[in-house]
Amino acid sequence: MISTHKLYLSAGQRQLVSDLEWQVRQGECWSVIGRNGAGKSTLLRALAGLRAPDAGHVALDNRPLSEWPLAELARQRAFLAQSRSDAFAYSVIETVLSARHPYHDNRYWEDSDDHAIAIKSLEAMEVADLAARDVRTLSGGERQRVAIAAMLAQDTPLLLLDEPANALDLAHQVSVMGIVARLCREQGKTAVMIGHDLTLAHSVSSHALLLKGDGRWLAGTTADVMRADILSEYLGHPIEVIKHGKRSIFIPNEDTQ
Ligand SMILES: Nc1ncnc2c1ncn2[C@@H]1O[C@H](COP(=O)(O)OP(=O)(O)OP(=O)(O)O)[C@@H](O)[C@H]1O
Repeated sequence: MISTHKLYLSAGQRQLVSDLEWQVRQGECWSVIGRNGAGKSTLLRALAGLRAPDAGHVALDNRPLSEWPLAELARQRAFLAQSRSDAFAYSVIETVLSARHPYHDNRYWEDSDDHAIAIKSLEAMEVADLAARDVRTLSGGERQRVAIAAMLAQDTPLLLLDEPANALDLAHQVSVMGIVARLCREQGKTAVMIGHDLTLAHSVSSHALLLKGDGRWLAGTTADVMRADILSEYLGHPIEVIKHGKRSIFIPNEDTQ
């Protein structure tokens, strides 16, 4: 689905990602994990084609991103940014309908199918009752759910999500992450998402990419890479993993001895 080839990303003098050789296959759900500033958002933006690599390239379906026409790319991947600012008084429904533009090659206006898809996406995020509201009046969590609804309405095979659980209450964190996991499992969508909650990431992801922040990285199944010793090293803090039934709970060790 999406892959990186000898990919290098840097910020100023700092190498964030070095020689990343990474394959994300259809139906997989990846979490990108690392400390603040490790380069997670930078990598996600490079995967979305919003930031050029310093070296190497990203390929979508074996075709370098640079060779994809933008309109076609918008039908392949949707990107949820970490933060957004709303300068204009758009309504919630208008915001979600705008995600349908990649399907409007020869026309300006959306049709009833677009409306049905937009409403369904708002319902999935439990914000359909806010459809007529000005987006600037929403709470942080409501705005985040509307942004995810817009992403669902874009209906792309690949979902790139930068901290989707940001600003959400506990119940919505679990339901939003559950929706992404189900889209991968049941509809064959592919997801790459950034998150800091290791327990939640482990419960919904099939794979994880760890970034050390100095260029080093490790990719594999969650079983292979989300181990206490490896996570402790990559996150620079001792972490314990506790088994609770089928679940793994990740706890930062508070022992400062
Ligand atoms: N234009 C820039 N000039 C210099 N440094 C930059 C620039 N843009 C980003 N950086 C730095 O690049 C590093 C990686 O940023 P990035 O946003 O990818 O981190 P992140 O892993 O997503 O962090 P967080 O968990 O805090 O969201 C950070 O140290 C950031 O300060």
